[in-house]
Amino acid sequence: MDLQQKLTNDTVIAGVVGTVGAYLTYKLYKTISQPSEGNMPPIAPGRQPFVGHLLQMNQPIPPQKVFSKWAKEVGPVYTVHMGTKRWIILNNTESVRDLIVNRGAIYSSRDLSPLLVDILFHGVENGGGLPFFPYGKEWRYLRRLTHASLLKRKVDSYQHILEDRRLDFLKNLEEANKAGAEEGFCMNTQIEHLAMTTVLSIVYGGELCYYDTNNPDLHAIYAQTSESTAVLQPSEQIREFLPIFSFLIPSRVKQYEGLVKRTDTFHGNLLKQFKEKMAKNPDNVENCFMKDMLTENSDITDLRLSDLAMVFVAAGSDTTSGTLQWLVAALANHPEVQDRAYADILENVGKDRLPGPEDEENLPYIKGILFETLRLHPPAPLSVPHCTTEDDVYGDWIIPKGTTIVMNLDSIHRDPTRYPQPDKFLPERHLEFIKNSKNQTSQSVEDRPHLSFSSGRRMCVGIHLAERSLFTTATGLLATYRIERVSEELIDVSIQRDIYGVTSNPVPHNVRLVRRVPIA
Ligand code: HEM
Repeated sequence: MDLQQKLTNDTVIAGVVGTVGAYLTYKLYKTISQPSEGNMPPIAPGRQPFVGHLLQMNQPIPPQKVFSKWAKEVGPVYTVHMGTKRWIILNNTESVRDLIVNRGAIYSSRDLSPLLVDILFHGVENGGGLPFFPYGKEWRYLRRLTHASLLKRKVDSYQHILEDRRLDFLKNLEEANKAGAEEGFCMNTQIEHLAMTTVLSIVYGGELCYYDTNNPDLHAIYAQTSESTAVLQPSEQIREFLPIFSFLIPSRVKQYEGLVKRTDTFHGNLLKQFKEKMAKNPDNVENCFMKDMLTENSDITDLRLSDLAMVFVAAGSDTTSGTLQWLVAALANHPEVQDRAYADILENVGKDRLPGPEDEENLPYIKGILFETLRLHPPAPLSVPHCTTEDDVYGDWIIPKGTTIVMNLDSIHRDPTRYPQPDKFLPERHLEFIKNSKNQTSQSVEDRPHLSFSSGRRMCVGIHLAERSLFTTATGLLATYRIERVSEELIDVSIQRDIYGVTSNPVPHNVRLVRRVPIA
């Protein structure tokens, strides 16, 4: 072959490769960067070729704050491109009502990482990963089981566990407060211990789940919980967002297989011990979730039972502990709120006992304090993303099947038309709702005090347990102590500890406790 011909061949090859490359790049750009489904809601600012808005999410503020900023620029409902995936962000109550509630049949599925669904929770067919499973018959089955065990009257039968845990909590605080003396102490250790031991005791009963604050098993289960919920963070889903680059991104399968082994061992052991107790004499076993499950559902597998235990721990511990940490910060910043709550306790309960569920009706201001904490600091600020199962038309927009739908509670909870002075901590703003709900009037999305437990078909199934447990702890705390800041400066509640975390907690801060009455 002479030089001339070689050059011609090379040019042809280069031309073909170049054309194919350019065509593929163009196709890729079209797939990733252009809305090909027609008129979707407006696109959030700053979209870039290939990656969409992924780089925009990498800011030194939490994703919910980025979403709230965009809502001010493009309106309450808009589209975000997470690599190849389309997310629609709902920033107001109306769109949540219209889509998540009124069209729940097509807006209630999930599209989450296989690491969660297939590895950690053993797959839809056999596992028990209720919060992460798509809408369908397995989800319905698991939802029905857990719902039945978490009804208000069932929560009543778990009250002894909540009070026992509260007492332990207050005693732990007493000790830490004495040790902290002048500089105060950070209550997080005691709060996390309370939240984790409460949820474990609700699942297996208090007897099997006694752990002191330094117990290594307890610390292992904290770590397992954080590791499993971390998969929900957008930053952990890069492989799903950019599947064509997945060969460049290390797979986490091995890491998750290790996690599964550890969690299966932890819950497998507890379940085995629990079953042995039940086999000996069920009448001697205290009321708890597992007792309920084994008594009412003889056909449920051990795998599903231990997965559900893990779900309770994952869904119920960080959320409750985050709420209590924000509550402490808010109370320390608002001594006047504590004084009003304490005056209500003195008037309605007295000094000789701690408040119980029978006092709830007479302590509406304390309920308002909890509502306000959950409004300003939703423990899961972006809830858990939903996914559509059919194409839909919403106003002038098309919402295709398979779109991820995210509720941005930060925007929804700070809408000044619904919450005047939205950034202020004002428990009294909820008193009207509390009075009306007692009289069984409206419970629609618009009338609810906050959407921290979400809404619609996937609404938190643990809401009664969570509300009761928060009320039990908050009343115990307010009746026993006045919480003081260690300096004149207010605790900064405008930032959260882990910017990209799925759940939100304040930055750790010290407080001091001043005893009001005996613990119990
Ligand atoms: C302050 C405490 C809590 C908050 C703020 C909270 C919030 C939430 C949210 C936002 C969701 C997602 C709803 C959706 O997808 O639309 C959820 C789901 C869920 N929560 Fe909670 N939760 C709390 C406590 C609990 C507790 C104590 C339990 C049980 C022990 C629990 C069990 C669940 C379960 C099983 C789901 C999945 C429901 C489903 O997908 O059908 N949660 N929760």
